[in-house]
Amino acid sequence: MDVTVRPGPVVDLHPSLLPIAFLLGTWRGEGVGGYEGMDAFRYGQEVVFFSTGRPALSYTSHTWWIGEPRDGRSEGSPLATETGFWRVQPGEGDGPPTVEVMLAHPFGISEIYVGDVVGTRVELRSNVVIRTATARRVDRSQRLYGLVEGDLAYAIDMAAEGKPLQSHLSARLQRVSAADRP
Ligand code: HEM
Repeated sequence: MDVTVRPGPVVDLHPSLLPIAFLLGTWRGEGVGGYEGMDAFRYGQEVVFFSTGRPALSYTSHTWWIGEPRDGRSEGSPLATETGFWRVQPGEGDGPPTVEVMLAHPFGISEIYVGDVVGTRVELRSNVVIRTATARRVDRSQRLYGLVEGDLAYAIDMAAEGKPLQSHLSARLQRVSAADRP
């Protein structure tokens, strides 16, 4: 079969995304997780931020178990994935730009965050969660992302299963590719 490969779209970074251009690329590293009543665990993660030329960065995250086997999981067993879009709006007055993040999770939950970007730090404080009747009860989360010595570091707190807002995850990822498309 003959296949004609036509040129793809021109992919420039939309200028509105300049405040979060430091996120672009593929990042890989390790994190630690835990929660009230849960033993701490370690995980590996790959995160990709890429431009489609439209005014939102596309985002994907994959994680996997690392360390001693537990609860049927061993090194490399798949853990959570999430996917979404990050966009930027001008801040009010002299305020910092606003970041809006839409995320979908494969376990019956979608969420939207709104926050600020200050330099190379994104603080996602305001969040709404919607969930199906069968999803675990997650009420609220907040996230902080930032560059630390060239690495992408983040911390995620959540209020779930009736428990107060507390740390669930934190990680430090190294940039493995600067490409703005995977
Ligand atoms: C880096 C991504 C993530 C990893 C590696 C991860 C990993 C884990 C692990 C290993 C557990 C232990 C229980 C189980 O095996 O299911 C867990 C529990 C849980 N996770 Fe995550 N998770 C991630 C992201 C998230 C996100 C984004 C949410 C919410 C939107 C979430 C909500 C929960 C909830 C509600 C529990 C149960 C807590 C409880 O029973 O008290 N997780 N997670």
